[in-house]
Amino acid sequence: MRIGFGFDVHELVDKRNLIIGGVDIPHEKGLLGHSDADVLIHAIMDSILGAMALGDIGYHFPDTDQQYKDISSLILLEKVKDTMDSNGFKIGNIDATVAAQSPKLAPFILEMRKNISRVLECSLGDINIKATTTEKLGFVGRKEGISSYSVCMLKAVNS
Ligand SMILES: Nc1ccn([C@@H]2O[C@H](COP(=O)(O)O)[C@@H](O)[C@H]2O)c(=O)n1
Ligand SMILES: C[C@@]1(CO)OP(=O)(O)OP(=O)(O)OC[C@H]1O
Repeated sequence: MRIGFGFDVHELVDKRNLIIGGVDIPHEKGLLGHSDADVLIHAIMDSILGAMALGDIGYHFPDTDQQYKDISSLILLEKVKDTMDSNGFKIGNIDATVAAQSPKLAPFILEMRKNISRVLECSLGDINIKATTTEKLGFVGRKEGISSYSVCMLKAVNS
């Protein structure tokens, strides 16, 4: 078994869609990034890469590369899944938290879990997503950005 941790932050700005966990969430602002800035999927990918000691998403998908401009982070997650497969690992479980003062994310959590378990080819019960405000404190509390944290366990395929 291998453990990994991931963390990511993106700024909330006008004129961008708010994509979290592959779900397009109705909101007056969205997250800024080179990709679709899906802060949850980014933290999850970093936790998976971390568990394999394979660096981070900035190394694998550089923000200087135009092929990643506005790309869906679910496509990047598919690439991380391919890397897991070729290194002989599968998901044990993932537990992630999104810190957002608004909007309310609870209505979208099941769809996020379905998106992630579909791409990672694991069961819904292997993926847990939580949401929290930061009680109006800090940059998240001021609604300047959204952050995400993820831990994952990977299992060797032939263990
Ligand atoms: N963006 C968010 C933040 C929180 N939730 C849900 O509300 C619960 C209470 O949040 P606190 O920050 O006051 O602990 C939390 O456990 C989530 O279920 C949410 O849906 N969206
Ligand atoms: C995902 C990548 C892909 O180009 O772009 P961003 O959406 O800017 O995300 P970030 O978490 O800042 O870093 C990784 C990037 O390389």
